[in-house]
Amino acid sequence: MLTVEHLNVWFGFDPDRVDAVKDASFTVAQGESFGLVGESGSGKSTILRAIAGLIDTWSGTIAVAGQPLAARRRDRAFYKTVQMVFQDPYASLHPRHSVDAVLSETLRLQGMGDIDRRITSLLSDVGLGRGFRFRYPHQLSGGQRQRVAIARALAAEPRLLLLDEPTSALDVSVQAEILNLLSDLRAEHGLTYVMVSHDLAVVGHMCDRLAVMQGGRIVEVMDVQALRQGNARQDYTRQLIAASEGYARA
Ligand SMILES: Nc1ncnc2c1ncn2[C@@H]1O[C@H](COP(=O)(O)OP(=O)(O)OP(=O)(O)O)[C@@H](O)[C@H]1O
Repeated sequence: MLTVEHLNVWFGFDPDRVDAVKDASFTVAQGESFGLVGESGSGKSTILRAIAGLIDTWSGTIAVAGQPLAARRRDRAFYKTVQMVFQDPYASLHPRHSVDAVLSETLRLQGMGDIDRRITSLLSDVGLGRGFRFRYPHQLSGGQRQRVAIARALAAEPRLLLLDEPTSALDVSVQAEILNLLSDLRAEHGLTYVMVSHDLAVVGHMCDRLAVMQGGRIVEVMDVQALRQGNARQDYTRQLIAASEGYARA
């Protein structure tokens, strides 16, 4: 579903150039959930943003469903296949657009008909009743806003969802609800996920395989079984696992 080969992503020009991603390669199979983990600044979000067409300065190959992507911005057909959910639902929803406006605009942009029925079904998919349709972001909790952001991503009926820390801006009490919703949606809609998280427990729960990043490089690709058993090949991954266990115990 997704192939990334020798991906380099940079920002700025010499002498201030930042090489945020260096020679990253991984593949994600149809229906798989793939995690990107690593400490802050390791390049996780930059990989997602490059795939989503939000960054132009990259080299290497990114192919979605067998189609290599050009460096420039993506077309509408691309966003029918690939959608992104951002970390912060407060920032990603326009404060003066109702849920209805957000969803109907997205559906129209995608050339979808039957908008009324689709909005009802999208709201039900993300566990929001019809009563939420005409609410504005300030009338929603953080978790409800993220549900709206997920509904907006699903409106295009994508096959690949790019999830950038989708629960880290939320209260701990609602994080699990949103993660469970995402797991259910993947199963129901046969979606493929690439999910960035700094939280190994979240990736352990949500993903089949993961790539560990350090300083812009992928240092290890492993399956989640190996993560759970602490079976890492690289020292850096072992340190990351030990640090997250220390954190979980604290
Ligand atoms: N728009 C930008 N301009 C310049 N540098 C950037 C930009 N975006 C990211 N960077 C740099 O690229 C590197 C990777 O950042 P990135 O956000 O991908 O890391 P991350 O692993 O997702 O970290 P975090 O978990 O903190 O978001 C960092 O050094 C960051 O400062």
